Amino acid sequence: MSLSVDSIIERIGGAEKIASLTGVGTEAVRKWRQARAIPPKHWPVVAKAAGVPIEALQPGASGAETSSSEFSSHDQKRDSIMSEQSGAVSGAIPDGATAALVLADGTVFRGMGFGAPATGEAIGEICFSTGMTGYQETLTDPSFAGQIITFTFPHIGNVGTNAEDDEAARVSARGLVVKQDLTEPANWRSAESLDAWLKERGVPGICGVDTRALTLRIRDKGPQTAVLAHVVDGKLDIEALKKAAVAWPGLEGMDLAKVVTCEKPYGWSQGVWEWPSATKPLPAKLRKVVAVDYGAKRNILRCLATAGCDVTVVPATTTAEEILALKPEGVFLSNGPGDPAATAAYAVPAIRGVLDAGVPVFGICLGHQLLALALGGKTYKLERGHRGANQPVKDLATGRVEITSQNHGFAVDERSLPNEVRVTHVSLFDRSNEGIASNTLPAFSVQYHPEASPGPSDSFYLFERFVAMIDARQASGVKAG
Ligand SMILES: NC(=O)CC[C@H](N)C(=O)O
Repeated sequence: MSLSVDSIIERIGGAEKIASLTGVGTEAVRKWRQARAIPPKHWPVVAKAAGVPIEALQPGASGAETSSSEFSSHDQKRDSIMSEQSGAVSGAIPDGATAALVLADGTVFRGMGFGAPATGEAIGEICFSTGMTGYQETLTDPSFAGQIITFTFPHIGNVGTNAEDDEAARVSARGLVVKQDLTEPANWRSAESLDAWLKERGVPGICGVDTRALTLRIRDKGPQTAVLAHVVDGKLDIEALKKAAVAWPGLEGMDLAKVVTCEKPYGWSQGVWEWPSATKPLPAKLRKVVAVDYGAKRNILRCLATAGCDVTVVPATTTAEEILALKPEGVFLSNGPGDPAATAAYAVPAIRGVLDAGVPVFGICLGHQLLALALGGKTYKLERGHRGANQPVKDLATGRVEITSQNHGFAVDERSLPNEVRVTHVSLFDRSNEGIASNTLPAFSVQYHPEASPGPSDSFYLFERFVAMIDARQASGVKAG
């Protein structure tokens, strides 16, 4: 029977006591707690001081001890894993490695697995997010379907997880890659650790990866496929994983909106959060808005409600006739995963029908790309996707710069836009398109995420602009729908 690290530390009289006894700092003791293991070289001293047999320090005998790790010393093992991961892998499993990230270009990163086990089914485009907060919102953003996320921020896990921060009912990302072991939660809102949360949702993760090297590779060589595999003994068929990565067709041409959309229409009437725990009361006047769900984030629906919309969410494949039958005063096109050109097959005829009826339209991210396609433009795959919460965007009408939250791998080709469509926003990172508006129809959209979650809320004004557009049309005497 092994004892938990916490109970051993308690027996000895606390972190400072055990630190001075073993000649380490209290930071090292914090890491032992996090790794749920004490390095073997300290076992004789610790066992004696705690008055327990040395076997009791061996992790793995009790369920609680093994839940996140099979290692005796994460720090020592990580060193050996990190030095092994430069590229070609000999086939030998580095000491302590239980997971691997295998890229289609043949690069193999070994590391330690966390979250759910996976033997190769976690396959998708490997991308990186530079966001420093909001890993839970990111993981539950349906736009990440078909992708494995590398978080460049190191302390993933630090605020735990809670039921309120989900952006959708499921996790759509196929896996996550981090540098350090998951950080233990230290936040009053945390209900569960990220590790347990991932296990419950069947999502695998890998830590101990040199995320800087991985990010540079994606940044400089462009998007590619990866497989994340995680098994307890680390015995993985790397060659088979490489083959699977090469065989995966990639996101181009993939319609994933139909995979993540809702099954049937539903109403939404919750506003944005208001400190400390309630949601903001909705305004008295509400406009009837139909939101087409290509993979909608909940905070978009909250922002629409707070701006004054009575929202009915409908599935991605809803036709123009079905949308117009609901007599909307405005139609919203949501964010979502996959290639806009593929989803356009059914989305563009529906959007066209709504535009032809003169109903005001507002789109975000995939919704922006689909509006551009419906207005006659084209989309393309970016060499470097934009994912993070600090992306500068310039509003060309005002010259104002907004710091925005973004997550997209495709973009609207400005050169393809017809004369009656103007560019409204541009990325200050790479000058790619971030917003358009029609000169002849009440329709506009942005590539970035004005709803934040995670990220800044500089761009909330866009929801108000949509509501003002609806009101202007109603004031001009047009009947709804
Ligand atoms: N967040 C989104 O809506 C993403 C849109 C699209 N799937 C892209 O990657 O560009």
